[in-house]
Amino acid sequence: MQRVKNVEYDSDDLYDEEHEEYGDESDNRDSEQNRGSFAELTPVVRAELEEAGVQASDKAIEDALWNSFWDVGKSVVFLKNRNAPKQTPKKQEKAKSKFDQAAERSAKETGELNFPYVRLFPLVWCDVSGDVEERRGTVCAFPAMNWFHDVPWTLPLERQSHLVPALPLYRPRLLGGSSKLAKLAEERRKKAAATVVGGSSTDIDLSSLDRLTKPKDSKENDAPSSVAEPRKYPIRKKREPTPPPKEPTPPPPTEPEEEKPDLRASPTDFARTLSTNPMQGRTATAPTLADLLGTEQSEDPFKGPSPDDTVLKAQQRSKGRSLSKQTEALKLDSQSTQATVRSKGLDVPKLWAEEKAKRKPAAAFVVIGHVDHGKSTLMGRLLLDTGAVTQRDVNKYQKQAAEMNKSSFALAWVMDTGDEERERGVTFDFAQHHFSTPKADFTILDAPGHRDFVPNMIGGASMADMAVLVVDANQLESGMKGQTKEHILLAKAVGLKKVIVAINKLDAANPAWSQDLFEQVQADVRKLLLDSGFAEQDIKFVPCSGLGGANVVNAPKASSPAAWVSKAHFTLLQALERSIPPRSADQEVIRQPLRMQIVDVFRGGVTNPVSIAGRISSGSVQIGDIVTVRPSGEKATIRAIDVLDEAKDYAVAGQICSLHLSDIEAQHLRSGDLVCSLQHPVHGRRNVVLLIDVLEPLLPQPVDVHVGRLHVPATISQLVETVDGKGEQLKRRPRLLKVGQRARIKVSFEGSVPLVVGERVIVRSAGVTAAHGIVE
Ligand SMILES: Nc1nc2c(ncn2[C@@H]2O[C@H](COP(=O)(O)OP(=O)(O)OP(=O)(O)O)[C@@H](O)[C@H]2O)c(=O)[nH]1
Repeated sequence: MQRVKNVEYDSDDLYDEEHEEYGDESDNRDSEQNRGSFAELTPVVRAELEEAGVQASDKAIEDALWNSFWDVGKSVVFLKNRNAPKQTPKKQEKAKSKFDQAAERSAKETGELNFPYVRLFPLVWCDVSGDVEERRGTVCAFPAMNWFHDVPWTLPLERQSHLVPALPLYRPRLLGGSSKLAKLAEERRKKAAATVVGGSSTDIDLSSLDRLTKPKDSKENDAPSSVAEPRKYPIRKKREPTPPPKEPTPPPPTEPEEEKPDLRASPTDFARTLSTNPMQGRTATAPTLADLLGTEQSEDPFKGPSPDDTVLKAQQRSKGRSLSKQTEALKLDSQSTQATVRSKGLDVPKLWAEEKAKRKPAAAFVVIGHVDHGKSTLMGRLLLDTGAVTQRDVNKYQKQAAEMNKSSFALAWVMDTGDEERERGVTFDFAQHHFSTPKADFTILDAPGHRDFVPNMIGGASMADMAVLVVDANQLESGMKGQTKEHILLAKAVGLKKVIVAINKLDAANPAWSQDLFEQVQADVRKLLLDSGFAEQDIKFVPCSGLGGANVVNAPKASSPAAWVSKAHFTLLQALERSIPPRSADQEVIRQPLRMQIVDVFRGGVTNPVSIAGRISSGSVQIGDIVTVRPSGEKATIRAIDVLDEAKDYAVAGQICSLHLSDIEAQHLRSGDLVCSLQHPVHGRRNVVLLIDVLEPLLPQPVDVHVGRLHVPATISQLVETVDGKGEQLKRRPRLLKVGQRARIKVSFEGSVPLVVGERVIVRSAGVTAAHGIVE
């Protein structure tokens, strides 16, 4: 057992008063000054003692004065009680010092005995209440004498009695019973207070002072003054004694009657009404019965329907209305607190057709390519040069990026808005941005290039009408091995037909804007695209530099090394405007039931707490429509619609829009869920058959199935058959599917997944795209 633990002591607790304060000449008892004080005070003490019939030698009185720091009252009490029989006054709990509190805290923290004195001042065990004594047995596992081996037992008795009172009660009382003296003094004070009926504490204090000056008049039981008088005896520098705790006002001499608990119950409201005057404190005159009932009533108090009649009438009125109907009415009432959204009942397909002439062509394109090939920077440049973002914004990003030593990413920050994306210079999720030119409206879907974020790239690509493949002219090889190739396959897998290849960073080529390099890269990428199933006429190549801006929106200057570009190639913007796919099948798709996959759930503003974004794949939606969300099956009302950041009354298939919802909680909405028309919802499926093109060997195995933004774990439960280009069976139940084969497979999901026949799916395994196909 450790005798003293690590306790955080207050500086006060460790303060050595004796050494600090009595180290000067005042410590010398026989100094001239001290002798003078003895001469002055000894007669005063003697007079007090004589009055009490106590004899004491001069030496004893001087000792008492010396040890009580010239306190006459204490000296008298000490000398009077010196031979008195020992009493064991009941201990009072004293206020805890900082030291005690620290020790107690430490004990609590160390989880040890919650009684610090045991560890710090073991002597207290010998003299404290039974409570502590009981603990001793459990704690003290060694002889008690071990605690005392370093204690100076040889201190003179008279000194023992006086050093202790300045210490807290719990300290080891090695030096005598000074606390007993304090107790006696306190008892005397109480008695004195009891005799001074109605006397104030000031009176008592004054009488004590009087005793010092007029010792003859003082009474034996008067309490000695506890007020120190440093002015009068300034020789020994002594800290002001801690004033005794304030005594409560002395009780009257007569024994107070024992307070008995009031067992009476508090009056009821009714009793209070009866027993109190309702007009108490009011100035108005009390109302009469006529005032309360009205004059008509006062004539005939029973005139009019009785309360029973009223109830019967109400029941009569509600006759025929079923409980469910009434509940329904209540429901409507509760909903009326929300802003009601009324459908305008628009004939959306008709309106869409009518407004066709007024509309600019529009397209969404996904920006794909290997990580760091410059996708975000190129899009930042496109937005800057088309005026969708201001130079001021870019300057701000430039400044912020420079502070992070990433100034080359300033343009990329236009698209990469996430803190971590900016910090790491890598796009995590696809970002959306709109811009318009006089000829067309565009939505950019900037996909992440890193292989870890391929699922997010699939989500972005599945919303697009075409793709912009960004290739770093100086890093073709790494791209071909990496995501350049995979992204091309995925773009094809999600059904994109048109692709613009931006051969980027030609400013950094060696030599800059090397035409040879461009042509070499162009040839390699073209081959890859054709091999992946893209048609020659759907591919466009654009030499450019996103960072410098050459051939993005503006053609390079004739004087620049990039001058050759403008002779044979479009700018990126021109290529985009010329690649917008025609929406010939619009009308047919718009008339189909609504389907929209949620790609984002967000808070659209104060008035739109629940909003979703996505691309409508079929049908249309208008304000006031009630839709259902799958798989949750929850219904929602369309409060508002935004298309290309503009509020609209409706949105149709092919548009990327934000739908602001009411009557649904955000927790019922997730990315990948399907918003359907209420009349024709999509039902979830646990097992589906997929027709796939195999990119990696496949067995019956666990895979991830991606459908746009949705990706769910699944198992290939059966390899049904391999088929030819027309879907005719080649081999039934193959054991393995090889690269390049087309096959039907059965896939099982853990839960039910809302899938539509004909929907495009991508099968991935171990982070690699293994197949793509459609739901049959
Ligand atoms: N010299 C030169 N550097 C460029 C060009 N375009 C981009 N860069 C630099 O290439 C680095 C990567 O650019 P990003 O735009 O972040 O590349 P990214 O393809 O969007 O990267 P992820 O989105 O993370 O896949 C940055 O340091 C750019 O400054 C260019 O045309 N010329």
